[in-house]
Amino acid sequence: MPIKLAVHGAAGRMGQRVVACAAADQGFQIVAAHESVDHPQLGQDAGTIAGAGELGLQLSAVTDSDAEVVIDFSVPNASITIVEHCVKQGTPLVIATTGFSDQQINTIHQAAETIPVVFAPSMSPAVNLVMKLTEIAGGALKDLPTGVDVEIIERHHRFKEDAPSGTALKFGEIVANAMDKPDVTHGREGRPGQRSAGEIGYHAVRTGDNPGEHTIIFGMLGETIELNVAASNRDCYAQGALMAAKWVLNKPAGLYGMAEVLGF
Ligand SMILES: NC(=O)C1=CN([C@@H]2O[C@H](COP(=O)(O)OP(=O)(O)OC[C@H]3O[C@@H](n4cnc5c(N)ncnc54)[C@H](OP(=O)(O)O)[C@@H]3O)[C@@H](O)[C@H]2O)C=CC1
Ligand SMILES: O=C(O)C1=N[C@H](C(=O)O)C[C@H](O)C1
Repeated sequence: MPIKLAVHGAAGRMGQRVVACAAADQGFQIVAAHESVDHPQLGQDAGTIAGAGELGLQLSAVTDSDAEVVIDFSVPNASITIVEHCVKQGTPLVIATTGFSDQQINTIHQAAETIPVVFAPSMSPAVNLVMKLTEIAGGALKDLPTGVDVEIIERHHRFKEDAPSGTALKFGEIVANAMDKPDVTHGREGRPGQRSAGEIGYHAVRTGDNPGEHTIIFGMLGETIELNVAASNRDCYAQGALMAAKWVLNKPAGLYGMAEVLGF
């Protein structure tokens, strides 16, 4: 039997790709496609909106459905609403939205005491593999006597609302833990003085329609390592989210990441 799936944020850039990829996957049946109560396309066919052909499923505000799992690509406040809905319904949830406040993250952690939740800033298998490589590189370079400077550059489309990206922040967390670098610098201007050893630099570039690129620079005296991972379209995230949805379905309550889904 196909898995009954609800997509939250279904008319957005990512929601449309999830709808299109799930519609093409016999392992899924999309039973709900949600947007905000005042979304201008409510009532229209979710498949048509996604350019995937008519599915006979109207875009709707969040309502009870027979979904077995929910995928969320929306905005933080709306994600919290769907988190609360899933807790009430006992429905497993994949949260791909980024840009949460600490308080909202606490709410997600609490929800995961009741339902299984996959929560990850990048659903891309390649990005999650590069996270592993970053951890290995950071651990290996940690004690280099001449020092290693880490800077993280992320590039995204002009429409992105949060910065740095959730993925860049996760890369930073990995480096901070692996290399004991507690300080953070966002860009530089004026005369900030020499770089300190304990800082991680973040640089958020916003141009055109870039679907997401991350570069982690390990700068040493005399040589440089750069780990780079770039999406050429959004389907790496959509397909990753569908993998997470299949994986989380029969898991016990708990908070999971993509590394667990992918077995990394
Ligand atoms: N983890 C991952 O792999 C990835 C994560 N992301 C993250 O996913 C999120 C969405 O990205 P993207 O699709 O590009 O953004 P979009 O703005 O295109 O999509 C977000 C959608 O959520 C909708 N929305 C807003 N309010 C509500 C609400 N109250 N209830 C339901 N839906 C609502 C928006 O509607 P409206 O247009 O009316 O505001 C919009 O359709 C971002 O946080 C992004 O960083 C993106 C790509 C990959
Ligand atoms: O908004 C996006 O587009 C993306 N957001 C995610 C993030 O903030 O890390 C993941 C991906 O890079 C695309």
